[in-house]
Amino acid sequence: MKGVDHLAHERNKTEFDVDAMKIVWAGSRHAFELSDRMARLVASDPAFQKDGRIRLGRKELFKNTLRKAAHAWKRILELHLTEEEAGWLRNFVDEPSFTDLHWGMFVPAIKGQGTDEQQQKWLPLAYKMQIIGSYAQTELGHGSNVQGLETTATFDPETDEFVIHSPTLTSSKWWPGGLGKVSTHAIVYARLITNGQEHGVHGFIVQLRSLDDHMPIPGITIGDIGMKFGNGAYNTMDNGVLTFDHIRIPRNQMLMRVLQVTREGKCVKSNVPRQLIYGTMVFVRQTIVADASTALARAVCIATRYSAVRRQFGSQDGGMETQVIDYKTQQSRLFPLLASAYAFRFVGEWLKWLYTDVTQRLQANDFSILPEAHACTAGLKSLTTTATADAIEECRKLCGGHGYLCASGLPELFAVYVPACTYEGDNVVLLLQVARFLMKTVSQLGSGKKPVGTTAYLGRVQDLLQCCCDVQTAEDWLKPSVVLEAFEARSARMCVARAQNLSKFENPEDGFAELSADLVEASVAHCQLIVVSKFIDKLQQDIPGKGVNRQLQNLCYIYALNLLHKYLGDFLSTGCITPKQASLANDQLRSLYSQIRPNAIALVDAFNYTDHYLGSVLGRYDGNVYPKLYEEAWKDPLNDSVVPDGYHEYIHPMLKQQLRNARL
Ligand SMILES: CCCCC/C=C\C/C=C\C/C=C\CCCCC(=O)SCCNC(=O)CCNC(=O)[C@H](O)C(C)(C)COP(=O)(O)OP(=O)(O)OC[C@H]1O[C@@H](n2cnc3c(N)ncnc32)[C@H](O)[C@@H]1OP(=O)(O)O
Ligand SMILES: Cc1cc2nc3c(=O)[nH]c(=O)nc-3n(C[C@H](O)[C@H](O)[C@H](O)COP(=O)(O)OP(=O)(O)OC[C@H]3O[C@@H](n4cnc5c(N)ncnc54)[C@H](O)[C@@H]3O)c2cc1C
Repeated sequence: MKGVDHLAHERNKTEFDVDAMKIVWAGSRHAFELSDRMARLVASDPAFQKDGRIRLGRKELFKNTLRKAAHAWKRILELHLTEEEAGWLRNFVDEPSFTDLHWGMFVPAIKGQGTDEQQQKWLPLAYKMQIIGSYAQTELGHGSNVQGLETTATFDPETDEFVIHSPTLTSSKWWPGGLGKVSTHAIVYARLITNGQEHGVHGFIVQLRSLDDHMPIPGITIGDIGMKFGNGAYNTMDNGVLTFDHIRIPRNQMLMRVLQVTREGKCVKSNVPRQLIYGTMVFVRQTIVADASTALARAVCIATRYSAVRRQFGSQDGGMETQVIDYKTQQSRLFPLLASAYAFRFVGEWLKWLYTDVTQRLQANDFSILPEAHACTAGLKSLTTTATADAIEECRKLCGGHGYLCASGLPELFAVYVPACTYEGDNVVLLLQVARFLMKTVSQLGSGKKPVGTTAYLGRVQDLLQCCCDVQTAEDWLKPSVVLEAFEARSARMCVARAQNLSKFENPEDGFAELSADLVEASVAHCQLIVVSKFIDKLQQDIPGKGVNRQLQNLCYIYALNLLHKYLGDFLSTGCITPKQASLANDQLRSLYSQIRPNAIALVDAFNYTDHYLGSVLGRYDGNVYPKLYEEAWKDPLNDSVVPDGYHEYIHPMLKQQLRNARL
């Protein structure tokens, strides 16, 4: 690092091996080296600079994104980057674009739902970017309710084709990223109709634009849906609108891994469950959990470094004022977010493992853990994105007034991140899916079916309904078994109480609708338990590096005890702990904040973010905030001239008018 390090005194306090922690954060030495190399490659390339992005008009902004995406692709080819390296490179370019949907959804949809033949035909084209794909599921009238989609795909046996049609305004595809201006193809979700019969929603590969001149295929109307929240932010993406007027595609362009349509228009089911049509969503939800920790870590890195730089009050003798990070209120807001970043990292790692395991089992025709995979990806996507969106806003407040400046990087990060609470499944809708899974699990307990995986604790429900927390001192809250039992008991008791209330309704669906707000709370409790338990599992691993495990332990207990404090109502009302034990948990939490404090800067350094990626004056590695903030202000176009445009038209006449009035 060049220049003076204004945070050197902070870094000198570190009690653990930061380089070892960087590897823990990255997941492996291989992942660390690879991501580090790609981050530096992007940061050192002027073509990827991000300055001034928020000030560009939509057209310029979008063209700039196209330029960066094309440059990224050129570098990927020139450097012969692997798929993994290319993914990291795109990640550090840090600008949402059509490539996210192409690689993140179009390709996975073909891989997951296409037959071997379809994969052989389409994947090479997609890998070479000879076609660019998007994922067109959501419509103007329906997003959450996938079975309510209106676009139709009617089989015409005479020509061996499907006719894709938008029968109503509300059936217009609406939102798909990359669709508005770029994609040549899309996976279009439509109601399959053969021989006059409906067979539910399926995916179809549809060409949208000419590969020669990019004009829409006749019968297709396509465009961008307009500006979205925030400057810059997600406006680099061309979310699109699309309608079909009887567009014909060959029969073999229906993704047929789940259901085949024969030449005669007969539907033949494969042995794969129907839910696999939703498989791409499971895949992407899993990646969104990993991305949550990345976004949260960015915000926390900015807020932590700035909190160590910023000083307010406390100087009675003309000495230095207090660093705001030393205020207990600042710590109690910031350190749980730091702990959450690590917690989400580890649960994301585990979820990736679960997803890989499910994929392998599916290939061997074992579909038994699909419901669990669906519940975990849906629930954790919901939990982590809600927490991250809230945390970015909290980090902005933690940075005081300067956090509101775009130069802090936080407004754009918030604007880019917050739709994660909606896309890939509205977060409440997803928690309701978890609730269905939990209620089903509880209802099967009596039948002797043993719950497994993340619901295994419900198999011990009788014990958990009766257990008493035996915490007597604040230190007792540092025992993994104690923390786990409290979270398991809270979740089990909430699930059982909800199930008992549900059983009072004659019609379970009526009961589910009436109790849905309570059910969502049980889902949150269950998902928080998963995160806590995966963090505790992580601590059991042999983690090399001086002091690293100690820091992780502190973070784990901060994560868990802060939740206990925040959701005290649940823990007390279900009788899992007493008010006295809750108070001891709080004492322990304060002590943990003091232990984390000297390591806070090093713990965010371990994220290994370049200044380019952070894009924040407040979060600069060297802590040289004020001169750079001052410098940044003068770059604003308003400061191009000393007297602003409009002075002569509007300000001067007004001043003169007042002068005249004063004279009268
Ligand atoms: C910057 C870096 C980029 C990197 C790129 C990588 C990745 C991308 C990362 C970031 C994202 C970037 C861009 C954003 C892209 C956003 C894309 C989108 O938003 S695509 C659209 C997503 N849409 C949704 O998520 C819709 C939400 N709705 C649903 O998921 C479902 O329809 C439903 C609400 C879950 C259920 O509907 P319903 O009640 O009608 O139930 P059924 O459909 O009848 O299902 C019943 C049965 O099926 C089970 N089930 C449901 N979903 C799944 C699933 N996904 N997998 C497995 N099983 C599922 C459900 O549990 C029921 O089971 P059972 O009770 O046993 O009958
Ligand atoms: C930035 C962005 C990018 C996107 N990219 C894509 C893409 O590439 N491809 C694509 O196909 N789609 C995309 N989408 C669409 C996205 O997947 C949907 O917006 C999302 O699934 C939510 O659906 P909805 O808009 O229909 O919300 P709605 O379901 O209309 O939600 C509105 C409100 O109703 C509530 N609600 C809905 N159903 C229920 C229920 N059963 N019980 C209780 N409450 C309920 C919700 O909680 C919410 O508060 C994108 C969206 C955004 C914002």
